[in-house]
Amino acid sequence: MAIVLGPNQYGKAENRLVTVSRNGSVHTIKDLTVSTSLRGDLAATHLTGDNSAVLATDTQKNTVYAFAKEAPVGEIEDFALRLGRHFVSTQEAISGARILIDEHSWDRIDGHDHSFVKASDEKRTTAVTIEGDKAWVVSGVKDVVVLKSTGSEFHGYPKDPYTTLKETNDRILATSVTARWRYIGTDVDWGKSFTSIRSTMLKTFADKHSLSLQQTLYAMGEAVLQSRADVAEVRLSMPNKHHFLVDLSAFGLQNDNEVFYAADRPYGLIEGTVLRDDAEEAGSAWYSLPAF
Ligand SMILES: O=c1[nH]c(=O)c2[nH]c(=O)[nH]c2[nH]1
Repeated sequence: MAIVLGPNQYGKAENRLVTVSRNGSVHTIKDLTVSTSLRGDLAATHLTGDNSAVLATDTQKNTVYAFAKEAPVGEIEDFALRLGRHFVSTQEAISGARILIDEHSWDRIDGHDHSFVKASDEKRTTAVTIEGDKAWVVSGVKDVVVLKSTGSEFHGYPKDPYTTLKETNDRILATSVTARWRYIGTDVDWGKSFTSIRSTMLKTFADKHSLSLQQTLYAMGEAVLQSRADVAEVRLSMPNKHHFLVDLSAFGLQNDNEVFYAADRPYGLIEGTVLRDDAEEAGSAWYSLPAF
C-alpha cells in the first residue's frame, strides 16, 4: 500500500473586484467575485514543500486586479478566459486553470449617472476551465427568486402510513433558481446569450402549467436547449419554497387560497440535468464544481 497525492488545485478564492468605467459623467460599474485555481505539476510542494512551481495565491490575486486595469473587464466569460489562459501559458508547471466569477447585480438609480441600487441578490456566474489549449465555459445564474400564485398542482403521489400532505390543484409555486449551462465552444456572444437564456427560463417558469417542480425544472432546461444551439447541457437546482395554506377555521374563517405561511425550512430540493444526447464531451468542465 502506498499513499499518493490525488487531484489537487490551489488559488485565491473570492477576490472582490469592483470597476468603474467612465463615459463623461456617466459611470458603469462591475461588481465581481473572482476565484482562481491552478492545476498542474504540483506534487513537490505537497510532498516536500518545494515551492518552485507555486505561483503564489497572492500573485494570482494581484493578476486579477492588474488585468482589470490593463484591458476592459468586459463579459465575465472573456475575463475568466483571459485570466485562465494567462496562468497556463506563463507558468511552466501549470497545465490547467479554473476561474470562477460571480457578477453581482446593480441597477442604475433612475435618471442618475453614477448612483446605483442593489435590486436583488441575483448573480450571473461563470466557471471557465482551461486544460492545455482546451477551454470549457459553464455559465449560469444564482438565486433568481420566482413565484407564481396559480398554475401549479401537486397530486397523484404515493400515500404511505406517513403521508399527511394534501393533494392540491392550485398552489403557490416558488423557488430560487440556480442554473448552470455548458456552452459548446467559446465563440459565443456571452452577454446576449445570458440575457436570452435567463429570459427563456423565466418565461417557461411562468407559462408552464406545473404538475410538479420536477416537471417545471425539466421544461426550463429543455426550453434553453431548444432555443440555444450553442448550449450542450443545463443543470438546475430549485428549492421548493413552500407556501402552506393557513388553517383559519378556529376563527370561523374559510381560507380560499388567500392566506399562506411562507416556510423557510425544511424545503424540498429539486435538482436535475437536461442535456443533448449527442453533445460533445464535457471533458473536465464540471470537475470540482458543485454537482448542481
Ligand atoms: O413539486 C413538488 N415535487 C415534490 O416532489 C414534492 N414533494 C412535496 O411534498 N411537495 C412537492 N412538490
